[in-house]
This record gives sequence, C-alpha cells and structure tokens, in this order.
Amino acid sequence: MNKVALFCKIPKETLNLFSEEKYTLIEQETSEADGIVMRSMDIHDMKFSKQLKAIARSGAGVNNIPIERCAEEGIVVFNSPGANSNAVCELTFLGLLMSSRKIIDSIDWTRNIEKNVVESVERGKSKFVGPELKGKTLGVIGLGNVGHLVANMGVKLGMEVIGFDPYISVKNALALSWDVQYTSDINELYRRSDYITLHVPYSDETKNYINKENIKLMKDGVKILNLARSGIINDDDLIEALESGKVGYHVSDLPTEKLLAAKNVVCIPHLGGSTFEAEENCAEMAVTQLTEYLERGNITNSVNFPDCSMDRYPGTDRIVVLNKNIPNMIGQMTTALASHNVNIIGMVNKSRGDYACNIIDVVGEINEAKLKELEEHYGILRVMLIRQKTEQKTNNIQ
Ligand SMILES: NC(=O)c1ccc[n+]([C@@H]2O[C@H](COP(=O)([O-])OP(=O)(O)OC[C@H]3O[C@@H](n4cnc5c(N)ncnc54)[C@H](O)[C@@H]3O)[C@@H](O)[C@H]2O)c1
Ligand SMILES: O=C(O)CC[C@@H](O)C(=O)O
Repeated sequence: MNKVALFCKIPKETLNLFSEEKYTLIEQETSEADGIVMRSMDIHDMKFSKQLKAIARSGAGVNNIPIERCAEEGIVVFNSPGANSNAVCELTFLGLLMSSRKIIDSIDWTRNIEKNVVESVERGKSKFVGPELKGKTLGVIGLGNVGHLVANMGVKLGMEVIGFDPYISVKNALALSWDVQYTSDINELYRRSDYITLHVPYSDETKNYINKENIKLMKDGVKILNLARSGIINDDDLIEALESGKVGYHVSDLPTEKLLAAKNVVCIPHLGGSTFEAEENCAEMAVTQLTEYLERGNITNSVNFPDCSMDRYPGTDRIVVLNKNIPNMIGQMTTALASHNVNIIGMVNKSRGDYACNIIDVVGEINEAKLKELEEHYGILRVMLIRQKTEQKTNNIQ
C-alpha cells in the first residue's frame, strides 16, 4: 500500500485515479509518505524521509522544490508541462488589454461616480483613451508551452510578434506561427517591442533578467507583463522605470510588497493557472505520472531524472534503480543481482545530465532487504522493488 500526501486540493475525478487497494491518501508529509502531490507551496526547507520516492508538481514551475537535493535523495520530481498553458495565455491576453486601455483605473473611476452616471461617463472617459494592440510589436521572451501560444495569439490579434528563446524545443518551434519573427538577439526584442511578456522559468540564469541595463534599451512607455515568476524582473529597477515613465505599465501575476505599492502596476494574485480546466489537467497529469512511477517504475516528465519506461515482462518482478550518471553503475547492479541468483529478463537504462534510471525485470527469489543493500554502493541513490501486479479499485481521502 502506497501512502500519498496531498498538499493541495485536487479534483474529485483525479482522486479516483488512486486505487483503493494501492493507496492511502493523507494531508501531510509524514515519515511514511511514498509520494507527494503539490502546487505552489515552497518546500525548500522540508526534510524528506527515506520512504519518499516521488513528488508530483501539479503545474509547470518547479522553483518551489529543491530539485537537486531530491535527485541526490533518489526522489523523482515530476511537473505537468503544458497542462495550464492555455489558461496562462488567456490571462496574458487580458494583461495586454489591461496594460493598454487603462481598464483598471477606468473601472475604479466609474465605480466612484456618485450621480449623473450617463453624463459623467461621457464627459470623463477621454482620460482613459489607450492604444489598440493591432499593429503594435509584442516581444515574447521564452517560447515554451505558454510562450509559443502567446506569440501565436499576438499574431492573431494583428500584432507584429518577435520571440526569443535560445533553448526552444523542436515541438514548440514547429508549433510557432510562421508570422512570429524569431530573434537570437534579445536586445533587438528590447529595442523594437511596445509590449514585452515573460514566459521563462525562474533560475539562476533568469534571476533579474529584466533590469536597469536592458530597460534602458527599451522603447519609452513600454509595457511589461510578468506571468512567469517574481525575481525574473528586478523590482527596484522596474519601479524606478515606472516612476520615470520609461516603463508605461506593468502587469504582474506574481505580486510582491514593492509592486503592490508601485504606480502603474496591476497585480493579479497568481491566477495564471487558475481555471477549472487547467487545474484538472494539471492534477490529472501529476497524479497519472506519480502512480505510473510508484506502480510500474516508469518515468515521464520528470525534471530531475530522464524519461525512462519499459513494458512489463509478464511474470516478472521489477527493480528500479536511480543512480548518479558515473561509470560502472550497471556493472555493480548486474553483479549484485547475479549474487541473488535472479535472472534479468529485460532492462532499460537512461541517463540525462548527472542522473540515470534503470528498469530491470527479473525472475527468481528476491530478498528485498538484501537488494536494498545496493543503496550502500557509491552512486546508487534509490533501489525500488515492485512485485508482480495487483488489481485496482478507487479511493477517497482519509
Ligand atoms: N502564472 C502562472 O500561474 C503560471 C502558470 C504556468 C507557468 N508559469 C511560469 O511560467 C514559466 C513558463 O511556463 P511554461 O509552461 O511555458 O514552461 P516551459 O518550460 O514550457 O517553457 C519555458 C521556456 O523558457 C525557455 N527559456 C529558459 N531559459 C530561458 C532564457 N534564459 N531566455 C529565454 N528563454 C528561456 C525554455 O527554453 C522554454 O522554452 C514556468 O516556469 C512558470 O514559472 C506561471
Ligand atoms: O499552482 C498554481 O496555481 C500556479 C501554477 C503556475 O505558477 C505554474 O507554474 O504552473
């Protein structure tokens, strides 16, 4: 029986993916949890027990999870790429309009009209005139699952779109409209754009990505949208530019104390992925990937281990070994298995960066405690034994 800690609410239909015979659902991490399902909470300081095998992030960004430490502790971290991209793209569209048409200020102003509403509206509305999006230039930084949709949306709105992403995937490049102008020179994007929208992960590389040096290159009155993460824009530099009018408007889905107090800023409470559809898509993807790993050892969409899957050989037990990507790992594993007198029927080994995964289907008597001794070997991070299949029923939270 696997224990899974739910750190967030997940839709009822998704709960049903946890079969009753195989899972107990709990609301907190305990020393017994085999898996965690979570959203945006920050778990950098959380201590994980040896029992914890996997964390499934229902969402795209994983800067709230200590990915590297998890890898070293043999904990596979999954995210749900693309599952909330449309929701973010739609909110970006709203952000573009809000930054252009003084929507928020005008709504506030209208709400405070005390009398002669019709007349006051017609007399006062001229102070809220703003530009159309059509014909303006939209700069999209990061052309991943969200960014490529935003770029294509810009084209559909009649905007000139310029995109930058030095690591764009083939899949997203192929999905990009031919009318999106791709540049490998980000300064060109800064110089030409009337609107700049960010869709990159938060990382050491993207911290303070937008700062006073590159703001200088931008057009006067440029509008900047951040629906990615706080910290990607240097708040102080941005606020200075908003004060001077160099930056005309800022829309943030990741508010900070400083931004809340700044002028010409609209803050949204991190609603990018908060649609019914996106929440369901993310939870379903996260839970499916987690259960697939716990039940069958197959890894899809991990952010710290490679994709690694194998069809189960009938009548076998399955051993999953996570290890550092260094020499002689497979030799050590197969030697240890030979000493148990088990026969390897099928095996797959995949590596990515510093880490690797092996799925090994075997027949023969396995002493699990003895097998676990492999974890004492340098470079072996986790050994997991999955005995032959059992049947499924559905589950409810305890
Ligand atoms: N507001 C929200 O609720 C919400 C929802 C989803 C995602 N996000 C944030 O947006 C980010 C992007 O989401 P996504 O689903 O498109 O992720 P993604 O991984 O599909 O795309 C990120 C893209 O950024 C690119 N990139 C990485 N470093 C870059 C750099 N230095 N310069 C330019 N491009 C770079 C990558 O190549 C990739 O194509 C996430 O990491 C997350 O932090 C926020
Ligand atoms: O959990 C959320 O609502 C935020 C999701 C979003 O920031 C993401 O990275 O996918």
